[in-house]
Amino acid sequence: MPEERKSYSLGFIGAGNMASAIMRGIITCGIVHPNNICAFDVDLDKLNRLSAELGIRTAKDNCQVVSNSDIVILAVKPNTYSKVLLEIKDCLEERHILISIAAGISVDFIKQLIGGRCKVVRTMPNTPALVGEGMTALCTNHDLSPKELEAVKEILHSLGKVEEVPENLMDAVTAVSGSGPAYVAMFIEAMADGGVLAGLPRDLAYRMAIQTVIGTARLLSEWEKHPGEVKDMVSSPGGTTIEAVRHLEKQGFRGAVIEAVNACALKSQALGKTINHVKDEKTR
Ligand SMILES: NC(=O)C1=CN([C@@H]2O[C@H](COP(=O)(O)OP(=O)(O)OC[C@H]3O[C@@H](n4cnc5c(N)ncnc54)[C@H](O)[C@@H]3O)[C@@H](O)[C@H]2O)C=CC1
Ligand SMILES: O=C(O)[C@@H]1CCC=N1
Repeated sequence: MPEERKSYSLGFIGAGNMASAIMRGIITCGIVHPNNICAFDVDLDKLNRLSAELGIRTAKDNCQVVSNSDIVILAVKPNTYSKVLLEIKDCLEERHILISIAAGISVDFIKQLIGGRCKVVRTMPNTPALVGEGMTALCTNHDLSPKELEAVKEILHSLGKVEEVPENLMDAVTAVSGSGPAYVAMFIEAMADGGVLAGLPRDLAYRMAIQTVIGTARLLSEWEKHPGEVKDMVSSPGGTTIEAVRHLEKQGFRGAVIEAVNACALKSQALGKTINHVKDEKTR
């Protein structure tokens, strides 16, 4: 772990799957000491288990998370955002930076609910943050001073790679990298099932499928190869691979993935609209 640790304190509202992935990533990388991480979750058993495991501090409620922190990560489900934002609104001060990780929720929506009391950054992380291989998108946001932006980026970089994108791309980002680990895991599971069908023991099939995905991803990333080029490199004329490729094409593999990613982006868009609509109804 690096010797020098940052002095800012980090708060988590919600200690579920994504929050714990981010906490573990940050703690493993050593960028923030567990003593400087504070969290609250309505599921107290979950909160206390995580605190015991990671050594993070717990708060008695969401407002205490805010008062104990410089940077607050709002890690509840999108449909809980309004409730939590209204709850913490009066505890927020100008010094705070609120990081949203929710699918579909816009910066404007958050700012309206908290009456612009602090700075807001919209991000879309993903679960490989757990092992420092995350992909986080960060909305370009002119609210933050260069120093504040640097602090936020430093935290996100500790989870893996970071890309700055305009906010109108966040639904598409959610569909590719935010939700993507689920599709990749399904692909690995299916590939291993195929291996089992062909006679491999289950655990060996998983190890081989996983390493094949890791290796291919590294090859694409480090050699900056086009995916089609790698497919062509593997496909010997009249060989085994092209036979499999033929079947994948016949079963609509690429079309299915394209449609799935597009459906996910539309869902993220719709989620934002529904939540905005609910909020509009409430404030009428
Ligand atoms: N799971 C993932 O891979 C990713 C999730 N996200 C986003 O992260 C957010 C959280 O998603 P997950 O971690 O998957 O959900 P989750 O259900 O695992 O975690 C949400 C947590 O919020 C807690 N909670 C509910 N109401 C609360 C309240 N009023 N105050 C404090 N805590 C409360 C729940 O008890 C739960 O532990 C969502 O907005 C989602 O869009 C973003 C990227 C990837
Ligand atoms: O499924 C979801 O809604 C969240 C957003 C991105 C990944 N998981």
